[in-house]
Order: sequence, then C-alpha cells, then structure tokens
Amino acid sequence: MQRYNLIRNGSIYAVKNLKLFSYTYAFNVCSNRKTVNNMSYSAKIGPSILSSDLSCLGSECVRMMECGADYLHLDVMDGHFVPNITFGHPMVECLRKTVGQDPFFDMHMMVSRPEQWVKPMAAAGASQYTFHLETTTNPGNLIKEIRESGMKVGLAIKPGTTVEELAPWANHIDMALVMTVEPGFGGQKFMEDMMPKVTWLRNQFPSLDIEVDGGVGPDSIHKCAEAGANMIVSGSAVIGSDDPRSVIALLRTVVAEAIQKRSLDR
Ligand SMILES: O=C(CO)[C@@H](O)[C@H](O)COP(=O)(O)O
Ligand SMILES: [Fe+2]
Repeated sequence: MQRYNLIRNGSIYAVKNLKLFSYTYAFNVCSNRKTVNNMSYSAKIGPSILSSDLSCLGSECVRMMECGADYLHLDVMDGHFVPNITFGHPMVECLRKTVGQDPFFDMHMMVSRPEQWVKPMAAAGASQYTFHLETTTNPGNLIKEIRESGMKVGLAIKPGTTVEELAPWANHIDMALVMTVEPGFGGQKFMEDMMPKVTWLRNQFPSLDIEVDGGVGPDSIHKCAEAGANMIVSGSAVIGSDDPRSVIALLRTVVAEAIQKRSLDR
C-alpha cells in the first residue's frame, strides 16, 4: 500500500509538469538523459549491497543489475575510519568475475590511509574510487593517483564536514558524495539537514555528479532530487524490498523528473 501511494505521488508530480513533458519529450525520463543548458548528468541508482546477505554477494549483485540498477555501490570499511568491517579488494576481484566487466563498481572507501588501496582496487576491477576528504592531507595527489590507475574519482564528506571544504576539489573529481548518515552502518535514518550541501554543490557545479548515501529510499528521494542529487545510493530500501525493481524504477523516475525540471527552469 505504501509503495502504491508513493508511485501515485510520483505520477501526480509528473502531471503537474505535463507542459514540460510535452516539448522536452525527445530527452525525457524515458531516455533518462539530458544535455541541455550545459548540464550533462543523468539519474542513476546504485544499490548498496551492504544490507544484503553477505554470504551471497555475487548473486545479490547480479540480482540488483537484473532489477535495473545503474551501478553497484560497494562499501569498504576498515574498522578504523568507521566502527565496522566489511571487505576489501579480494572480494571485489571475485565480484567482478561473477558479474562480468559491464557493471560500474563505485567503491565507497571508508578507510584510513586510502592511498594504500588505490592500485589493488584498480587491479581488482573497481570503476570508481570514492575516498573520504577527512582521511587524507593531500587530496590532490590522491586524485592524481586514482586517475593514473584508470579509475574515476569520487570524493566523499561526512555529515560534520562542510561542503566548502570539498569545493576546491570539485573541478578535479567525477563525483561528490554527500553522506546523509554517519558512515559505518546501513539502515540508519536519513539526515535531511544535509540537503543544503547538495543544493549548494548543484548551484556551484551544475554538471557535477552528486551522490547521496544513507537512509535514501522512497520516503526521502524527493528531498534528494529537489536538492540536486543525481546519483542515488540505496541499501535497505532496495535490498529489503519485496519488489526491488519497482523501488529502483521509482527512485530513478523522481530524480529524472527533477533533473528535467531544473534544466527547463534555467
Ligand atoms: O556507506 C554507507 C553506510 O556507511 C551506505 O552505503 C549504506 O550502506 C547505505 O545503506 P542504507 O542507509 O540505504 O540502508
Ligand atoms: Fe556507502
């Protein structure tokens, strides 16, 4: 019942924007892509597999891709930067063999000394290396090392870190990650008070991929989309659902509609 209501709300939102839909049909939410007004990002949903049965990670990754995920968000925790431990590059190597070369692996590196895992993660098949600004004194050098290893660069900030601290690096990275929970555990409550960071980043850097992570699901996606996030990590809301395909589709539709609206408002 709850899912039905949310989807209905999504439809009401679409009807309100019917006028926008008519003359932008060529690049509407069906293609999930727009390139007008120098904005070139799209809505992407990346399930966090942290909430899945960890003894079945390979099949869970395959299942998420089959349910329409755009990418996979893999949470690496070292028990030092965060009070929890997950897995490292050997697991990524196994997952890559299981899912094949296509799925995009966004590595959320919740580790101290992220420099030490760049090369092993690249060799294991990681697509993007998202490190925390709080963990290094030399982000510029780390960004360079990640690029030289052939991966995309993501830069994450914890709730207590200001977005102004991230800003000097924004033109040098592929994606900014605004954490919407304290990193360390899945299933926490979404922190709505992080949304001004997303809004600020979207205004300052109109083409940047902006990811939100933590407590994001059908109840919080409208806030994220309106603020300007386009890469959506969702763990328990997707993995714990009886119908992950519908949840992924709903999240993507809400974000795609917000992107389209923003492009036309400019
Ligand atoms: O990085 C983290 C937590 O530290 C996240 O990726 C969570 O694992 C997302 O799970 P939900 O909050 O959506 O359940
Ligand atoms: Fe994460």
